[in-house]
Amino acid sequence: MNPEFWQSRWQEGRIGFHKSDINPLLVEYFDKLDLSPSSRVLVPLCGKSLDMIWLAQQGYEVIGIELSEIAVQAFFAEQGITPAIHQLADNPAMKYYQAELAGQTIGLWVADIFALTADDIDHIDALYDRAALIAMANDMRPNYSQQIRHISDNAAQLIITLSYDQNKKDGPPFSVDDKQVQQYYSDHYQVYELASGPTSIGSAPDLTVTQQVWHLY
Ligand SMILES: C[S@@+](CC[C@H](N)C(=O)[O-])C[C@H]1O[C@@H](n2cnc3c(N)ncnc32)[C@H](O)[C@@H]1O
Repeated sequence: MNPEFWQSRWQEGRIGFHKSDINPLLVEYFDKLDLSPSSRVLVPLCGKSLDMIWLAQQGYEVIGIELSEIAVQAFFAEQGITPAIHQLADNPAMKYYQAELAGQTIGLWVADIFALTADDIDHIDALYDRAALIAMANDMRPNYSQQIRHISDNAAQLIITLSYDQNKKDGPPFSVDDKQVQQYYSDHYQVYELASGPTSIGSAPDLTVTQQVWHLY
C-alpha cells in the first residue's frame, strides 16, 4: 500500500482498524518483554492507537511513527493534550509531536517509516507491532522488517499477526503466517509464539482467521 492509500483512508475517516479499547493481547502479554521502568517503546505505524496510552500508563516512554498528520493530531486532541510540534529543518515532510501523558513522554513522528534513521529515533528498548507488519503488502514486508530492525537495533518485539487464505480477501490487513514471521525475523531473533486463536476481520466476517502473538527477543 502506498502512502497515498493511507493518507486517503485517514482523510475519508475509513479507519476500521482503529479500536476504541486497549488491545487485550497487549495487556496480557507485554510483560513477557520484561522491560525496566522508563524503557523506550517504539510503536511503528501507530495511527491514533489507545494502546500507546496504556504503554505510557505502565511507565514506558512511547515513540510512535505514523504517516498521517490527521491521525497524530487526533491522538493528542482526543486526550485533551496540546503537544509541542517540532518541524525538522532539513526535512519539511517530517514533524515530531511531543507531550507528557501519565507522567511519561509520548513522541509521535509524522513521517514515512522508511525515511527515518536510527539517529532520529534514538535508543529503543522494545517494539509493539499491532496492525503494522500486516498492514504492509507482501512485497513491502521484507523492507519493513529490515527497517524496523535497523531503526530499533534489533530491539525485542511483541507482534500481533493475522493469517487467513489470502486468495479469499485482499489486504490490508494482509495474511502473515508462521513461515513468513520466521522468514522476516528468525535470522536476527528467537521467534516465540505466545498465543494463537481464532478471530475475525470486520470487512470479511465469514473468513476463517487465526490471530497470533509473537515475542521476538
Ligand atoms: C492498519 S493501521 C494500524 C494503526 C495502529 N497500529 C492501530 O493498531 O490502530 C496502519 C497505519 O500505518 C500507517 N502507515 C502506513 N504506511 C506507513 C509508513 N510507510 N510509514 C508510517 N506510517 C504508515 C497508516 O497511516 C495507518 O495509520
